Amino acid sequence: MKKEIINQEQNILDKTVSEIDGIIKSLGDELKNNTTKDVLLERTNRRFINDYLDARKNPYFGRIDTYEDGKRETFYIGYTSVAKDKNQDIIYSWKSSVGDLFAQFHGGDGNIVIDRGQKEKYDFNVLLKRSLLIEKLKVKKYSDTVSEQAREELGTEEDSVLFDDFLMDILDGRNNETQLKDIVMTIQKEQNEIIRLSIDNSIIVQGVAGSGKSSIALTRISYLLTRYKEKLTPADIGILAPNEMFISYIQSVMPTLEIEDIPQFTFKTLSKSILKNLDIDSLTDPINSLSGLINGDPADINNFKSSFEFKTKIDLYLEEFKNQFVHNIKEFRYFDTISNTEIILSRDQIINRYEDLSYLSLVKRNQEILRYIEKWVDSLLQSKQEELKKEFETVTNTMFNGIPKTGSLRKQAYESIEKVYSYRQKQLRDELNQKWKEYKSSWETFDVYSLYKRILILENLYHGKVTTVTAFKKHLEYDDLAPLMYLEILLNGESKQYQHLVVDESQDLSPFQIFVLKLLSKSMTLLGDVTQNIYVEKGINDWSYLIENVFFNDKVRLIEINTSYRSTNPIMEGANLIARNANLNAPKIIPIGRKGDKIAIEKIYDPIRLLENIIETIKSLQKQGFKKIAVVHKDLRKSVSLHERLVKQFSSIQLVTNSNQIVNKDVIIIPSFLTKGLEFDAVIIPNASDRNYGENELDAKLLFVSLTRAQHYVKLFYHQELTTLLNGIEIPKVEREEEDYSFL
Ligand SMILES: Nc1ncnc2c1ncn2[C@@H]1O[C@H](COP(=O)(O)OP(=O)(O)OP(=O)(O)O)[C@@H](O)[C@H]1O
Repeated sequence: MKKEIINQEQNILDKTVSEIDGIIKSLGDELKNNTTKDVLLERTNRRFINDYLDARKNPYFGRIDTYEDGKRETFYIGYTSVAKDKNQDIIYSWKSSVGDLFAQFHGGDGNIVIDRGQKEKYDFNVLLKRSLLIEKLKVKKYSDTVSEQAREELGTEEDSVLFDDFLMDILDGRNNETQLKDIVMTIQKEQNEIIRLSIDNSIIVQGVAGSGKSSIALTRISYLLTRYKEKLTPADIGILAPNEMFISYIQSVMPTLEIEDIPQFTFKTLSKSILKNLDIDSLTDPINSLSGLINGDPADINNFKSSFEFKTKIDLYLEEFKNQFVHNIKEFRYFDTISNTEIILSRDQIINRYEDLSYLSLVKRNQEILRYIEKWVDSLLQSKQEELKKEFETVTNTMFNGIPKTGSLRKQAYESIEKVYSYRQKQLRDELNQKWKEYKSSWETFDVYSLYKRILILENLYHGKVTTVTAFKKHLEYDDLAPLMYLEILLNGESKQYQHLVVDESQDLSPFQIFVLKLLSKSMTLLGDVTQNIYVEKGINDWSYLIENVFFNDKVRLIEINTSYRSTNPIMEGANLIARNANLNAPKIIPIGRKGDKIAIEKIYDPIRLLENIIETIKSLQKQGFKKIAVVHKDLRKSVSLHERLVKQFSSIQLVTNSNQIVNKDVIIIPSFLTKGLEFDAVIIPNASDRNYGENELDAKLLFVSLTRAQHYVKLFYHQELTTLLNGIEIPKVEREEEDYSFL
């Protein structure tokens, strides 16, 4: 049966490939015959030809069979849709509604409703879903899932071939050229559900290390762009990553998912679009402050500024400033020397108008109320000028009654009165203008930086001596970005710049930062893992806090994934052990079940031997086919010092010292905190001693992150005593070469 099906599928594949060839040829012919040089045709056909040439290499990875009105229909699903005559699909994209169907069917009665919103709702009766592994246009493997109806009525059988074998083959690969891979073909049920959720609500994905969060993040963007193509452009979505190195890491998979035009930011670079007058590039990255802390340098880190409590404080201060502002509103008063009366725009009138403008942002409201007063002053000036004019006309009319029309007396008198009139006009204008100027300059303005400075001083968080705003701005730090962005949004009004933001490694952001992101975007996908929050005091240790305080329990869904695909069973068992020994509030990782070597552990007696051992381990791993190898030390200082010594003997090793660096070598030395989100074939930890990794949360998380970066192999060395975080791990007995003391 198995062979028969593979043969059948091979025949269909061969036919499909020649059909694609035919389509490409006719598109090419159309181009040749395009004598009128129709630009649209030129562009469309070229794009189709490129897409189809690409699709031809591996046209599809599955099929789905449905049964409707006694008729069986088969749809093939691939990365790209391929259409005959430009609109008749012969292969459907994984992002289409048929792609949704393929993703959603996991057996059962086969009745599936695909509801993509916007009236796109379909009922299907599925018989069969077949996953296909095609390599170099040869069908290699398949796996079937059939509905109950198919099994009973049509006698279609489920084949016992496990498609998981294919997933395992991919995960076992040791020499991946690309960094992150796309997972469209081997996507798992729980991952798929997240990718295809509607854009309307926000979601939080708590996924253990290696559960595919980054892969899901990118695949979801690709899916959303297609599903909502009528209302979304790439610029409407943004992806937020922890640092530039991580951005370049995810970029490798972007072209295959067709999402390379999606704006990519770190929190710092995103803040540039809001805080336009601040030199953001000069702010120290948070990872560097953390690096100092890990190095053991005394760090002046103020966690309060990142906290949600600070956001609440800002709200209170702003309310107070607003009340003060209203309290300080003064009437506009002008003494009219013509009528010898005082003309007043009363405080109540101004406040009433101010209340009417409450729908505006603070800055706009401020501008608007000033404009209202200015208009009032203008019309006062006009009416007074009118009065003067009338007075002048009356005077001249009554005065010149009976005085001869010709003659110098009349002329002289007229000129004198006119002079007086002009003088009074000017006097009126100048006086009112002067009054207005004084009034306006006494009017309070809302400037983000001045207000923020006031808040910091009131909160005793500012100890600088500077007085000017320019000087104050130079003292700002990374942790000031979220409060400043928040203030800016409060003052100038909320504007949802994005339809959707996808935030990877979101556990490293503070609740305040996430709140600000929420103000900028209609909905969000936050992906993270609380166990990997190395900003222990600031980041997210508990999603429920975020759900209650930032999302107010509204329009947000928490989804957990505990299966990990990256590492072998022994590596994940080691990671679980660390979390348990450190009493971390961590979900237990369920490894996908890949076999592998136990974590190798070796005691170091002689530091010089350690260098040789590391080099030997690297060389032996390379011989075994491992490509990307990372020597992950705990802190930066030790990494630099280890690199200085190692590079003398092993020149092709790159030291990674900061998160903006381009990694271009396969073997690197990198401090633990910079490995967040990355993945290597093998990881070597030079000293997992109890001195380096104590039983505290930060050390436990750093060791946890370091270990879980490895796909296949981990080797730990330690000096003196192994960290108690690994208590309970099996330590292979290594026969130590007896040192030769015979000559003594
Ligand atoms: N369905 C899948 N099919 C094939 N490979 C997968 C699948 N899901 C995840 N992987 C692989 O597992 C590894 C881990 O994925 P990814 O880096 O996206 O996980 P993560 O949850 O972001 O990890 P971390 O939080 O530890 O950084 C990657 O090599 C990815 O290609």
